[in-house]
Amino acid sequence: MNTRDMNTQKTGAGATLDHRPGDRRPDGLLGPGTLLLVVGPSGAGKDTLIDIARARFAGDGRVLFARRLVTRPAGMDEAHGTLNEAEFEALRAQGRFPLFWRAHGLCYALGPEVAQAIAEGGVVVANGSRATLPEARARFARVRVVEVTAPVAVRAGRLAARGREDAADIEERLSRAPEVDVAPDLVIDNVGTPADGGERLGAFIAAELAATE
Ligand SMILES: Nc1ncnc2c1ncn2[C@@H]1O[C@H](COP(=O)(O)OP(=O)(O)OP(=O)(O)O)[C@@H](O)[C@H]1O
Ligand SMILES: O=P(O)(O)OC[C@H]1O[C@H](OP(=O)(O)O)[C@H](O)[C@@H]1O
Repeated sequence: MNTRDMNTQKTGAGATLDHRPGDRRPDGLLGPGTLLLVVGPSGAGKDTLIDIARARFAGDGRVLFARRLVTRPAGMDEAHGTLNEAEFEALRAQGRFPLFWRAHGLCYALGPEVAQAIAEGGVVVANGSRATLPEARARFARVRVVEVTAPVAVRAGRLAARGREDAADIEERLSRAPEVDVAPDLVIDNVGTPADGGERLGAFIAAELAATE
């Protein structure tokens, strides 16, 4: 299976059971492909920019836009696989997740298809957690970090308009600030149009493809 096929693959909890994480290199790291993590505070616009970049690389089998597994019902504004906490814990204990984290009272994971795409030399783009960057580098051979930012007042307005969380949850999201422990490879101050930010992310992905071919 190439990474384009995996782009459309269903990655709900049941579907992951047939797959094993990709082969590890002698150094124990998942490679040789790139894990490109898009991180930054809630409301900065990570998913928005990822969606724009996804459209640019539609049909490009070298790029997989990871569909996260989250213990949150799938909403209208973000496609992810949904599973409950017991399912999450069972899969985690079986070692099915190449990367997982907890935040906002939720559990998040990347599924085995991510490890497979990396093993095939692909570039995997994923919305990740700032807090999980050290773990990502401990597991993956090549990690690139794109940090998306926006002023807190802008983020507050966006989260309120998005309407996915209530006021208390939004407050928690606005105040959450885990450290980004390395200098990001790219910072996108997402205060222009979504198209502008999406173009910058897309250009970074294209450069990563060129660098790894
Ligand atoms: N450049 C922009 N200009 C105006 N609105 C934007 C821009 N980028 C994103 N938005 C809007 O801001 C809201 C939050 O964006 P998005 O969901 O992409 O953020 P996020 O960083 O993924 O947040 P979270 O971590 O909470 O999922 C969305 O409703 C989106 O439409
Ligand atoms: O604050 P940190 O640890 O960087 O990020 C925590 C997690 O929360 C957000 O996801 P979502 O808004 O719940 O989809 C981020 O995308 C990340 O996965």
